[in-house]
Amino acid sequence: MSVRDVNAYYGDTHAIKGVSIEYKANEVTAMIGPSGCGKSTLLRCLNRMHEEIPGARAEGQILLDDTDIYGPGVDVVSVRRAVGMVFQKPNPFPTMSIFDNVAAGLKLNGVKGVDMKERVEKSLRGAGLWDEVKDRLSSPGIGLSGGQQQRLCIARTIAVEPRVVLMDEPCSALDPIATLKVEDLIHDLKQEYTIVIVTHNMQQAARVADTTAFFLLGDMVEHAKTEDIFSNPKDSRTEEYVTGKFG
Ligand SMILES: Nc1ncnc2c1ncn2[C@@H]1O[C@H](COP(=O)(O)OP(=O)(O)OP(=O)(O)O)[C@@H](O)[C@H]1O
Repeated sequence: MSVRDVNAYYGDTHAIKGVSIEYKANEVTAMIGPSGCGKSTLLRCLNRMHEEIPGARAEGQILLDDTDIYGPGVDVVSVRRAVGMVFQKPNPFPTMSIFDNVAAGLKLNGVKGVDMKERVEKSLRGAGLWDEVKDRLSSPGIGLSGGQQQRLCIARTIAVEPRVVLMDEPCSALDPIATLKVEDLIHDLKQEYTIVIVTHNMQQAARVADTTAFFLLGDMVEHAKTEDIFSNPKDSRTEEYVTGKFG
């Protein structure tokens, strides 16, 4: 996925300022930076969720393969099927069973002609949750622990077989053990998907990301291999941030 000179606004607030960045397939890209620098805004541009906020708009090109997802005539539903999102707080559908939570991803996206049982099992396996839930698929999704709920939401996202998975602080509501499980999962998921993760946690970026981009006040300051961002940044602002001098 390729972002070219994207600007994003909330009314008069210019939240993303001419950002260009490449998210490589089968890699994890982390986006870091102080609160309010625009990480979540850019993430939401990547599947056209930004424009759902009243008064919000985006300009520029975001190419998924060769298709500009902001191009004329592009079907937003198919963009969101191809570019799935996992949120900060696990958000299983509260009245639905574990099985139906995963199947809902398919139904909501209008995916037809698939064997539901097979796809639900495959997605739960992909999310590293199958063994923990296979004997209680009809129990409520909200009966799971927080970490299991987040993996359930990941299963729901990958059920539609997206190309890109966006994650907005996916571990910030989880305890350290559940966090490590999700991080291991992110590592596995990159074999199949392009992963973009927003995180406040620099250790997490260092653990999971192949490349890391540092943002400041709507600008992308630097994007490089994760080890270079943390041990050999080119820009002094990146260095100040990763060494904890501000933010
Ligand atoms: N719904 C909104 N309406 C108006 N302005 C917004 C809205 N959401 C974000 N902004 C503004 O856009 C800018 C970027 O915010 P954004 O949430 O993308 O930053 P962030 O880096 O993800 O922050 P955080 O780490 O705190 O989540 C900020 O100035 C913020 O105040």
